[in-house]
Amino acid sequence: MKIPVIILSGFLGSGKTTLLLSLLQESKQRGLNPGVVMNELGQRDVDGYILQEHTGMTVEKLLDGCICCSRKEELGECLQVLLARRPDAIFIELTGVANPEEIAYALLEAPLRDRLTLHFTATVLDAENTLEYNSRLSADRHLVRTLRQQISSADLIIVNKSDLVEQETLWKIEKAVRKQNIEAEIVYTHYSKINLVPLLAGITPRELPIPAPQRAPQTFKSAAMTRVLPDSGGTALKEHDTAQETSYSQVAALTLTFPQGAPAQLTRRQFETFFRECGDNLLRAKGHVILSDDEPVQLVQYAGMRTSWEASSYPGLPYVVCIGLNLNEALLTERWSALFRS
Ligand SMILES: Nc1nc2c(ncn2[C@@H]2O[C@H](COP(=O)(O)OP(=O)(O)OP(=O)(O)O)[C@@H](O)[C@H]2O)c(=O)[nH]1
Repeated sequence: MKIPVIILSGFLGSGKTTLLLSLLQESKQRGLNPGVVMNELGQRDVDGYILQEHTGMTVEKLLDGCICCSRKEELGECLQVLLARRPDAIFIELTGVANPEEIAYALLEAPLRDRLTLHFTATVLDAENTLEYNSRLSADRHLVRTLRQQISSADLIIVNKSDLVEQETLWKIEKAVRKQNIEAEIVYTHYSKINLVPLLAGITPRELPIPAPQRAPQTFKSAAMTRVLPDSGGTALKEHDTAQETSYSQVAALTLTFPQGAPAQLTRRQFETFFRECGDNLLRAKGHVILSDDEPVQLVQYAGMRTSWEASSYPGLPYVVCIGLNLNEALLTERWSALFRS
């Protein structure tokens, strides 16, 4: 029996890892043993550590590049490693600039096509920012096209961070989504909390002799929905033109580390000001930092221009990964160093 693959896509900071955490918790409750591939643009494995901290799971990590373009060849090797562990399903979390169609096509290539089947592609949108991205990212036409492909190739669109916007914005998002994808189910949520039953439908522990995974006609939210997913058992793929469709966006990551022996002296406000002053070009930042007060190590996340903090048990040297469009690395590094001199 082929192993079902669920692809999690969506722009930077939209809520993919939050969704993956729920999926892993639900999988655990069902006695499933999933394999996970996480891809990060930066050199540091921030999300993998979050996952490990919350679920105790180890994941296959592909760092420092995007598996839909610059690190494409490594995806196959990584999936082979996971297959050797005989997982019940495989969850692939893409980078925010990845085109999920590329991954879907990679699954159709030999030898993977004999072992894997695409079960679902879910794309997460940040309700607060998604309508702005076309104009904000217009300098990078590849990226704008990739964001459209994230929507058009999805079976399920999760409009996340609904807690941060008015109902009117949600209607506008639905209208914009429908221009790209008339079929996908759309669900509105916060902290990526959806009904996971349809997503995991037909995926069972390997010991149980159950037929191949199938899409269930259940809805992703509790209220009844009229649309029923077609029982196709896989994502419909459109005609492929790799040269035109790969991401290769201008988004890049820069890892900023604390200077050797630097005393813990920075405040939350200083980090928040640092991110804000990076301006529109900074799209995402995340890392583990030490603050001046007696606080434990903090996981800091900057997404959609908001900064959030969470206690962390990260034991390594502190760092922050900054991800952005045309980041001025020299300026950023200088401003970062200046933080420690003040
Ligand atoms: N207010 C609010 N914050 C959210 C919601 N969902 C996620 N977040 C926060 O948004 C930040 C990014 O969430 P992630 O799940 O890491 O997003 P991601 O898409 O995996 O991010 P990258 O893979 O790094 O691009 C975190 O600080 C989350 O706690 C939501 O519905 N509402």
